Amino acid sequence: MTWVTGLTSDDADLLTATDLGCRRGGRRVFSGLGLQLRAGQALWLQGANGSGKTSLLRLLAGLAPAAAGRIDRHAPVAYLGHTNALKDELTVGEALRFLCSLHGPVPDDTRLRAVLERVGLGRRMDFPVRKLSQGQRRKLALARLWLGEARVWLLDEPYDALDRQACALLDEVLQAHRAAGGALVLTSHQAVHLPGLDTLDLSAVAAP
Ligand SMILES: Nc1ncnc2c1ncn2[C@@H]1O[C@H](COP(=O)(O)OP(=O)(O)OP(=O)(O)O)[C@@H](O)[C@H]1O
Repeated sequence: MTWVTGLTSDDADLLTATDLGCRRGGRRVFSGLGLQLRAGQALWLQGANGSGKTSLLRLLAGLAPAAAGRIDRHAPVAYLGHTNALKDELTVGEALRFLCSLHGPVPDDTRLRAVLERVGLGRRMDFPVRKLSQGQRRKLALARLWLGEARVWLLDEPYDALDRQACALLDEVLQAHRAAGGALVLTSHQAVHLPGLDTLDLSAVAAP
């Protein structure tokens, strides 16, 4: 079994996966994967296209069943997928409120606006989602994460479509999340510049 361990042993695990196996379309993607995610940890999933990074994130989020093994979640988990889960027919404010409502209480408008300001969408509360660029959609989806209370963030290509300034802001937010006792697992085809980053190469556990 391949184990990824994070910080020192006195930190409680936020999430563990034991002897995890994944199958897609009748084919084994990976097997025997073990993972411990602890407060403050950031884990970068690496591996070739098709090695199972998105599949693993979805298993950890509980969005798909594992073919083998078990996952123990000891803290609330939030997942950000490729598609951002945004409804085109809503306004920016409505979409953000809707996303927040799926995971807990909806913050008041002052707080929503403050986070939207931070991602450069402060004047777009009433703007239709369908008119946002790809990068703006990504920022809106990310805004939901830092308004929520999940301690474990599972992020599929979070830097995708973001400009340099937004990438730097995302780094700041991820660091603040870790410092506050959160943890994250992410995929990224571009370099990740977070300090103390752990890596897991899924090519090493992928089925031949
Ligand atoms: N809907 C599906 N039905 C059947 N097989 C699928 C499906 N989606 C993905 N797969 C297969 O599952 C395997 C893992 O895919 P996954 O998307 O998890 O890989 P990945 O490492 O995230 O890839 P990438 O780097 O290209 O994003 C691949 O072999 C892929 O062909």
